Amino acid sequence: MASEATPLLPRHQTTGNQKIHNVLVQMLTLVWFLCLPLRSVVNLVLGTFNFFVWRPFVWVFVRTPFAGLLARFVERNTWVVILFFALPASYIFDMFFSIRNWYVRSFLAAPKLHDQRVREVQAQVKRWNEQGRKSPMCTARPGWLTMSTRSATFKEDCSRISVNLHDIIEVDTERQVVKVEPLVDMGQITAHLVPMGWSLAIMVEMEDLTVGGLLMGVGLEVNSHIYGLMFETVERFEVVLGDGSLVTCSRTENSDLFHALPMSHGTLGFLVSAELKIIPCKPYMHLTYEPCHTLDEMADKVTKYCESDNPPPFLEVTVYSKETSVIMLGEFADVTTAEQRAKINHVNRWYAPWFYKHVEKFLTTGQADEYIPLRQYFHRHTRSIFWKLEELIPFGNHPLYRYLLGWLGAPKIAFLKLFTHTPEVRRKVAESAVYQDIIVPISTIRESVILFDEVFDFYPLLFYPVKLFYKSPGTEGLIRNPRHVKEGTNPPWEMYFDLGVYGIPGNVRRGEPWDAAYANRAMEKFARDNAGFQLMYADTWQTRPEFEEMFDHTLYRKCREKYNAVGAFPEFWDKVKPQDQR
Ligand SMILES: NC(=O)C1=CN([C@@H]2O[C@H](COP(=O)(O)OP(=O)(O)OC[C@H]3O[C@@H](n4cnc5c(N)ncnc54)[C@H](OP(=O)(O)O)[C@@H]3O)[C@@H](O)[C@H]2O)C=CC1
Ligand SMILES: C=C(/C=C/[C@@H](C)[C@H]1CC[C@H]2C3=CC=C4C[C@@H](O)CC[C@]4(C)[C@H]3CC[C@]12C)C(C)C
Repeated sequence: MASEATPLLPRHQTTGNQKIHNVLVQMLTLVWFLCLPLRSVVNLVLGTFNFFVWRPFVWVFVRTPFAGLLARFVERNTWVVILFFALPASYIFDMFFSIRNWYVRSFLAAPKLHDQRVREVQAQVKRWNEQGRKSPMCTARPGWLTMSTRSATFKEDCSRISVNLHDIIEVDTERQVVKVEPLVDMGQITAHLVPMGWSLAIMVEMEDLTVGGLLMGVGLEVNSHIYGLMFETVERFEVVLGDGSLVTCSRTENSDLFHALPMSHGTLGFLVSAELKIIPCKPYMHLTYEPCHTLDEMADKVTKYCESDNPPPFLEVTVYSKETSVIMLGEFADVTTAEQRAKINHVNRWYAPWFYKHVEKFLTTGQADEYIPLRQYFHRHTRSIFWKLEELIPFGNHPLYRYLLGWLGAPKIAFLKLFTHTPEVRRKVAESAVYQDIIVPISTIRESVILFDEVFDFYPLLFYPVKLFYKSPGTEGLIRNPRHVKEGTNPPWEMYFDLGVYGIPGNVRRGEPWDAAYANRAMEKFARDNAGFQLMYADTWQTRPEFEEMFDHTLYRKCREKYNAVGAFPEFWDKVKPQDQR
C-alpha cells in the first residue's frame, strides 16, 4: 500500500503538478524555437572550443611526451587544480542536480517515468543481443564519475548500456520501505527522507555514493553492527538480465539471484530498482565521545558495546594512533530543553572545523556529548573526504579558508579524478598512497591495528563495526559465511569490523622506500586468513586464486549460467583485477 507522504500514482493519471509541468514544457519549447539562431551561435562557440582547445589539451595531456611534465605539474600543484577547477565544477554540478531533483520531485510522477526508462534499458540490451552479442556489457557510467580508485579501463572493451535512472520512486511508510532507482545518491535520499522523519536503515555517509554501487558492491555505516551490510536491508531487486528480460527477486522469489547479486559488481544483470528498508528518525543525533588512550581499552570497550544485548544504535571509532582513538556512540534525539540546545553543534556548516579534527580534540578534553542536526551527522565525512582533503588542500581546515571558501564544499571525487588522474598520476596513486578497507572479525582488532601500523603507518584509521549474518546452505553469496557465529543468536551472526586506511603511508611521507605490493598483499592475506574480505572499490593486489579464496563464487557462477549472464557481462574478477600496477 502506498504511503501518505508520496502516494504511488495509478498509471497514466495526471496530477496538478504534471499539468504545470506540461505547460512549462510547452513554454520552454516555444522559447527554444525562438532561440534557434542563438543556439547556432552557442554551438559554434562550443564546437570551436572543443576542437581547438579541449581536444588538443586532452591529447597533449595523455599521449605526448608532455604527459609526464603535466602529470608532475598536477602532482606538485594538486591544490591549484582542485581550487581552480575541481571545486567550482563540483559546486555547479551539485547545484544543477539539486535543481533537477527538486523539479522531478515536484512536477513529475517518478513511477510512470520509471517503467518507461526501464523499457529503454531493456531495449538497449535486446538490441545488443540482435547485433550479435559482440562484447560483454557494463553500465555506461564513466569511470571518473564513480567512487572507485580504479580507472575502470575494462569499460573501453565493453558494450556500454546507459542505465540512466536517478529517481526516488516511492516512499511507503506503512511497509517501511523506499523504492529507488540505482543512480539515486545518498545526498538525494537524506534530502528527501529526513524532512519526512525517516532514514534508510543503513544511511551511508558520502553524498555521492549511489544505491546501485553500494548494493552491487558493498555499503556499510555506523549502525551496521545492528543491521549488517546494506544489502541485508533490501526487500526486493528489479534487474534487467542479459537477454533483456526484467525479473524481480527477493528472499522468496528468485531467491538464488537475490543472494548472488550483492558484491557482483554488475556482472549478473543491470539493477533498475531496489526496495530498501527505512526507519523512523528524529531531527538530531545525540553523540557521546569516549576517548581511549590504549589499544586494549578501545578493543575491550568496542567489543563489549557491539556484543551487548542492547548495543548503542550508532557506533563509530576514529583511530588517531596505535594507542589513541575516540569512540562515538550515537542515538536519534529530539532537542527540547535549553541544556540540550546549548549542546547543538552544526558540524557541517561551512565555517566549522572538519569533523575528524573536531573529534580528535576530545582526546585531550575528555568525554563529552553533543546534538548534531541529523542530515549534517549523516554526511559528517563528506566535507573533508574523511581525512583525505588535508593532503590535497593542506590549508583547507584553516579558519581563513573555511570562512572565505568553505561554502564551496568539498571537491567531488569525480572531478578530483577527472582533473588529476592522468595515467601517470593514477599509477603513482596505486604505488605511493593507500586507499583500502578490509572487513574482519572483531576478535582481531588488536592484530589488525598493529598490522596496519606496521605496513601503512598512516592515521587516522576508520573503524566501523559490522554484523555479518550467517547464510544457510545455498544462499551464501560472494561474501563468505563467518566462521565463528555467536552462540544462541537467531539468525546466527559474528561481529566483524571495517578497518579503512586512506592516505600517504609513513615511509612515503618521510621519503623512505615503501613497497606497495608487500604492504597491500600483507593486508589482503590477513583478511583471507581471518575469513574476511576487501572492499572492491579499491585496487586489489591479489592473484585470481587468492581472490576466489576470498570471495565464494559457487552460487554466483550458478546464477551466471541460469540467468543468462555468461557472455553478456564480464566476470567479477575481470572488472576488478589489477590493470596498471607494475
Ligand atoms: N560507507 C560505505 O559503504 C562506502 C562504500 N564505498 C564504496 O563505493 C562503492 C560505490 O561507489 P559508486 O560510485 O556509488 O558505485 P560505482 O559506480 O563505482 O559502482 C560499483 C559497481 O556496481 C556496479 N553497478 C552500479 N550500478 C549498477 C547497476 N544499476 N546495475 C548493475 N551494476 C551496477 C558497477 O558496474 P559497472 O562497472 O558496470 O559500472 C560497479 O561495478 C561501493 O561499492 C563501496 O565499496 C565508498 C565509500 C563509502
Ligand atoms: C569504504 C569506506 C570509505 C571509503 C572512502 C574513504 C574512499 C572511497 C573512494 C576513495 C577515493 C576515491 C578516489 C580518490 C581520488 C584520488 O585522486 C585521491 C583519493 C580519492 C579521493 C579516494 C579517497 C578515499 C575514498 C573517498 C568506508 C566508509 C567503509
